[in-house]
Amino acid sequence: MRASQQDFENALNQVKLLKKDPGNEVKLRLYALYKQATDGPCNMPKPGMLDFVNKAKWDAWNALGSLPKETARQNYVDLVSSLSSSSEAPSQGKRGADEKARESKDILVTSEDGITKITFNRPTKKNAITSQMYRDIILALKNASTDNTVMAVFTGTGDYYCSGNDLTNFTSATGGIEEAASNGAVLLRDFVNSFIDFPKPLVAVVNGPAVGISVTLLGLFDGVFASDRATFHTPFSQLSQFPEACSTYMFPKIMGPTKAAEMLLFGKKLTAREAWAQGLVTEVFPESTFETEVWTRLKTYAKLPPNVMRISKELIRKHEKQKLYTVNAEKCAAALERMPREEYAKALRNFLFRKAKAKL
Ligand SMILES: CCCCCCCCCCC/C=C/C(=O)SCCNC(=O)CCNC(=O)[C@H](O)C(C)(C)COP(=O)(O)OP(=O)(O)OC[C@H]1O[C@@H](n2cnc3c(N)ncnc32)[C@H](O)[C@@H]1OP(=O)(O)O
Repeated sequence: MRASQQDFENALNQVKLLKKDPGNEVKLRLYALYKQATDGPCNMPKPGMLDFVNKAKWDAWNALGSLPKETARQNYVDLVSSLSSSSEAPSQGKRGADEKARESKDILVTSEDGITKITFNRPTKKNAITSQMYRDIILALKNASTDNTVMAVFTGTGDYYCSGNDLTNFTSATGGIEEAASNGAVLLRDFVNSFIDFPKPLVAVVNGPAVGISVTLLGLFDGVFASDRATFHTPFSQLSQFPEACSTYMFPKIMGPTKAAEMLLFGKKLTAREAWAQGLVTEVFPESTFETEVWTRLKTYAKLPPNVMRISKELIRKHEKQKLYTVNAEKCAAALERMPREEYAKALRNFLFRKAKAKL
């Protein structure tokens, strides 16, 4: 099968997310194939002998001769695909070994009545998601996808559902900013993919305000039940970030482009009823009866035939999956370039400064 332009663009994003440096030889090959695929055969003047780097690049490109652009594109896609799988294989294996060992206090996972309940459990920080919590959720979803429960449900402890990404994730990361950005982009990609791939019904029980990534993810859920105390806020522009979790694709589909822009570009905070009117929320319940009504409903749903729900979900999702992976990879590559920038650092400083000032 011929690689399409889209496959090629995916591969370009994928390269930026490789966990391991593939080494100079492979990088030269990637460069040569990229140039051949985009510009065609090399007709640039040969760099001087002492211009080592450009000479090596020129040699690699020139060596491809008259290789057709389409073949170069295909070879580029194949090479990236082999690099991605080889760089991911060891960590998958490693993950398997220590998977069950970890007890997480910030992400609680329980199973009852056929339901895996995954709780953001960091109420003193409004359930902000740390790097470890991202990893815990990936694991919880992986386990829930193969255990004997029928569905998975997310909720939060305390007055918040979740205040989004913990804004100190990057300021507290060890190593340089480039390394933190690269690790963050890979983690974000894997995290969102685990929602795209989750094969059973996935429901959010939004017990209070939701911010950032906890809102954008909702586009990948099958049901969103909200207390009338919940709000939905995506202040990405204010934080100098791009919306993640495929929300740039899912939100316009769910609520239409102008309402999606109101949230994702302008950061308009929605009440639960507004979010329901726009299709992001399935149903809103009064706070006083929220927990009882929602859990009674979910327990009834969990008695429906699991395989039928699973297959129906697959039928709904399967035509979108490839697109969702692409949008996710694109966003992560964009985030990777964004995070080390000054405006982003400034937005984080503003948040941390506000906190420090409030304590004076
Ligand atoms: C190197 C590895 C990196 C891995 C990361 C990979 C993944 C990257 C994903 C990037 C994409 C995600 C984007 C988002 O989610 S953007 C949204 C981020 N969230 C916010 O901007 C909300 C920030 N918080 C607030 O605005 C307010 O705290 C809030 C309105 C939520 C509540 O206000 P209130 O006045 O009621 O309460 P406090 O502000 O006093 O909060 C209580 C304590 O909780 C701490 N807190 C709250 N939210 C966060 C947060 N998001 N990150 C960190 N800490 C948070 C707050 O600081 C208070 O703590 P202290 O009591 O210690 O001061």
